[in-house]
Amino acid sequence: MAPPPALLLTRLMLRDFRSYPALTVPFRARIVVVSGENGVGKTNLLEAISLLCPGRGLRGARTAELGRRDGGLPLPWAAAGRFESAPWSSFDIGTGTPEGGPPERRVFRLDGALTRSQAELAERVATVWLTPQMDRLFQDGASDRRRFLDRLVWALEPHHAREVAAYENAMAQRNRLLAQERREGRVDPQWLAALEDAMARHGVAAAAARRGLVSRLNETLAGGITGAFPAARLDLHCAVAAALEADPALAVEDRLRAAWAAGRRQDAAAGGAVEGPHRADLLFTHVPKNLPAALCSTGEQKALLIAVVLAHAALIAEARGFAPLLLLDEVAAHLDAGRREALFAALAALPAQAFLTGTDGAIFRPLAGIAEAFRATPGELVSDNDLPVPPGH
Ligand SMILES: Nc1ncnc2c1ncn2[C@@H]1O[C@H](COP(=O)(O)OP(=O)(O)OP(=O)(O)O)[C@@H](O)[C@H]1O
Repeated sequence: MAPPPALLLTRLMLRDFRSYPALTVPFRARIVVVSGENGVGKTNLLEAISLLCPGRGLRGARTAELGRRDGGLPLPWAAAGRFESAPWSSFDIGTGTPEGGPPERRVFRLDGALTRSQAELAERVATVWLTPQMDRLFQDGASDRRRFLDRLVWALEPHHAREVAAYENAMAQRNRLLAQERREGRVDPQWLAALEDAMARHGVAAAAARRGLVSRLNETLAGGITGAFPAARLDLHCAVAAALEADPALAVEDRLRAAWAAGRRQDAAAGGAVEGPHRADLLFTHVPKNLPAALCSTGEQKALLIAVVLAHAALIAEARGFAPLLLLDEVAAHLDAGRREALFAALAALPAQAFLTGTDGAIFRPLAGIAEAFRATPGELVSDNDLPVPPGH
């Protein structure tokens, strides 16, 4: 089967976005390297690209934080990209805060026309990213890994966010009712049962989606997507997901309802539901060493994360019919020369367009002839001749 075409960002325009007063930059290659000192705006650039797709962007920042501050309040900002998903099809996506509108409101334009349909945009553009903030994933608590997993699921199944939110909302209401029952002696048991019913339906749907994605990621990882990277394996630790291996969803929902109904006193004493999909954790294993990621070195952990992100990009490409943009912030710095070479080889082989940043431009030299290079200086991006610009793709 032919690989899916890459989504290509061929031009980016920014106005008053974070550290950029005004920027217009064409991209002519499938691998783009941006180097520069700390604080010159490399991550800001990747963040702007991530915001051209629906969602909160690579830093999860609030819209009002994104406008450039020039000694006062944040200015209205805009980001726009020209994309090609095939040589004959190009389109423009713009986003930002409307002039004179509230600073927390973000709008999207598709080919110049305002659009409210995030689904319409999601059919055309997608990004996956890896940032230094994600390095803490293996040390942080299970809730961060759950959020990481949910973001990956959401990219493939947009309704997943609603299932997780509905589950958490019902659980929070049940927790409040149980606390009230403990204080006052009695609350309406039917109300509790209705909340437990909602928790069971949405919780099982969320656990099933998480389980489905973990198994598809593992298949892709086992298929050798990551070339010379250490093979990674993911394990979802979740009793509900495990129960779904053996029984149909309706039977698992019934058991959960019964368990929560029987466990109200225990949950009230614990301050919340002791069991449920909200306790799920995602564990990463370094397969050649058979070691949990938390015990691996920083560089090994980085390589595991890269492997998972590339596998995720491959799944998105399969589902959507185009390969998403890869935004890789400071990923090469932690890798030794061998793993860096493996990363560059994997990127050269993938159909996706990749944007790589780093403080040391020299580490990207092996990409000469393949990548287009830029140097970031405050508010600007200049072509960097150290890496020869490749001929147009
Ligand atoms: N809303 C804003 N208005 C003006 N400047 C901003 C705003 N938000 C961030 N900045 C500036 O952007 C710069 C940070 O940019 P960025 O995080 O992209 O740096 P970087 O090049 O990735 O650095 P590092 O190598 O340290 O990761 C900082 O100097 C910060 O002051």
